[in-house]
Amino acid sequence: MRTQVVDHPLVAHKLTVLRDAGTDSPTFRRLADELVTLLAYEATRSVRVEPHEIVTPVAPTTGVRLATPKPIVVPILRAGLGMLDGMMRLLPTAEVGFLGMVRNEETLEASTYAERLPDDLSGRQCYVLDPMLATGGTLIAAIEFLTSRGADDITVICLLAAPEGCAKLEAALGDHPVPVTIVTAAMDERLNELGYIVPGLGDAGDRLYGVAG
Ligand SMILES: O=P(O)(O)OC[C@H]1O[C@H](OP(=O)(O)OP(=O)(O)O)[C@H](O)[C@@H]1O
Ligand SMILES: O=c1cc[nH]c(=O)[nH]1
Ligand SMILES: [Mg+2]
Repeated sequence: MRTQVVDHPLVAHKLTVLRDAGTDSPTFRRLADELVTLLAYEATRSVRVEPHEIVTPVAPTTGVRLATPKPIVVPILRAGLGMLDGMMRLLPTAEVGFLGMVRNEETLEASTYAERLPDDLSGRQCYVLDPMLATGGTLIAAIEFLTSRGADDITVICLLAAPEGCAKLEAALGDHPVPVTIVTAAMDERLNELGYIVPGLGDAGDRLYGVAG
């Protein structure tokens, strides 16, 4: 597993406003969207391309275009949905699949309540969107699900990650056959006793969409 913390003053600035408890939902949604586009620029460095011949007004030349099969973007509902538009701005021709997952706030166990993805992901590069990598349980389950469908390259884009969750993910993946890369705007200090990231930003889903029942 490879972990990349994107070190950029604009990312740090936007993340600071996002973390602020005084930031309202409309501003939070806009900043999450902007941050994802910045992170996606780094996360797509290894997106597969193929040669493509064109003719400019001056001369023929060979450039590149996204290879087929096209990458698939997988937001993890609910909070990952707040990252989808920002990602699609950079990869407008990607396909989108959905995974609905929720963490039990007492046991911290993740479970899947919805899934809408192609049956066969063989040869597909997958970009998973989830703002928070806390205990890592949600992403371990998501990565296992995508791998079981044949995905052969997985990049996760997060806004915040906790060291405990990264270590658990690394141990769970072990000698996992599929390369996994985590791209995050920050690696925070730790988890608190409730499994929340510290200093974190609180509950990302609630801050995007309101308090869930
Ligand atoms: O690393 P973990 O400990 O598994 O926690 C991270 C998960 O928790 C949050 O989702 P939540 O269960 O709150 O669902 P929501 O997006 O619907 O709010 C967050 O969006 C991640 O998916
Ligand atoms: O800090 C956290 C941890 C899990 N999920 C969140 O939304 N925030
Ligand atoms: Mg939530």
